[in-house]
Amino acid sequence: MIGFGPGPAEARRAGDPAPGILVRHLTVTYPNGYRAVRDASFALGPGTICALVGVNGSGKSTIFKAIMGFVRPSAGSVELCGMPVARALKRNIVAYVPQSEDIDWNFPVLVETVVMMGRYGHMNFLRIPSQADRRAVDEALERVGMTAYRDRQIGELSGGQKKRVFLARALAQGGRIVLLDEPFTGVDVKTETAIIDLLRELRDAGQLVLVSTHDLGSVPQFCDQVVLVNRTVLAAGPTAQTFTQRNLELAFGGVLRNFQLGGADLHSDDDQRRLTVITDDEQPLVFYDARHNQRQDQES
Ligand SMILES: Nc1ncnc2c1ncn2[C@@H]1O[C@H](COP(=O)(O)OP(=O)(O)OP(=O)(O)O)[C@@H](O)[C@H]1O
Repeated sequence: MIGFGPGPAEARRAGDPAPGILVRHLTVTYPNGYRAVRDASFALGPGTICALVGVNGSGKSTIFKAIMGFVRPSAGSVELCGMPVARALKRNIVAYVPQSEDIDWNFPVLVETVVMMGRYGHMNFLRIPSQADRRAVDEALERVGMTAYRDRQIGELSGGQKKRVFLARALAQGGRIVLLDEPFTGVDVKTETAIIDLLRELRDAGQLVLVSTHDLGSVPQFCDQVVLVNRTVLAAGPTAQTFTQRNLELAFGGVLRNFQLGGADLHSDDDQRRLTVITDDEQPLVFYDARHNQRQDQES
């Protein structure tokens, strides 16, 4: 089964604040002195899918790591649901799907154990799963279509299957904020579509989903908001106003290829509209008549 089955829309737990991320003047300097992120600010509310977009090395993962408390800001702050990161993590508010490269796939662990790890924050120090924990794992595996693989070693799975298992771990955790670092790298179009459908379900249930990606073509398709970064935040806001050709050129500079078609190459009459294709050789982004930033969906 490839399609992700519909899951019950989770009602917000009583007393849980609405999910939100507030990044204020964030600066991160690594121990070797490299300042990967400088004075970055943005704010996101509940019920949103937001793309964090930028070239390789622009600081997307570093921002994620600051949100997850893996790196400490050298200046500025991150608040999650109105709380400092450490308190939000203790309350299991954030679920994280890391980049595949950050995971040791040789570590011998079963698929269902990986998903159960999402429940550790709900257990006491003995980590004995309750019925609720087992049920959450079963539901999460079912939702991503991986029930049949639950007894397999994670290292034996394909790239797309591994991605789905880590997505299941995030679902089982039940975090109000879900961070996904490059979820579409190494997955086929069918799995990408299934992941997008699932993210929409989470958004519709009121969760805040933040996705880092350089898969430009898919961003307008499913993201309500965009944060464009290059060591700082270049632009942030609703996709229609922010994901513009001008801002992308600002964020990607010479990295992207830019094709323009117009005049007799495109039209058989005197139509003045032009077609602009921006691509980094993954899914291209197409603007039809860039003056108005009208976007036409592109079939890849
Ligand atoms: N632990 C570290 N120590 C020193 N520098 C680091 C460390 N981790 C990342 N960097 C540097 O910080 C910069 C930002 O890296 P980061 O991984 O945040 O970028 P990214 O936008 O996620 O890139 P990609 O799209 O390639 O994943 C890069 O120049 C990287 O070399």
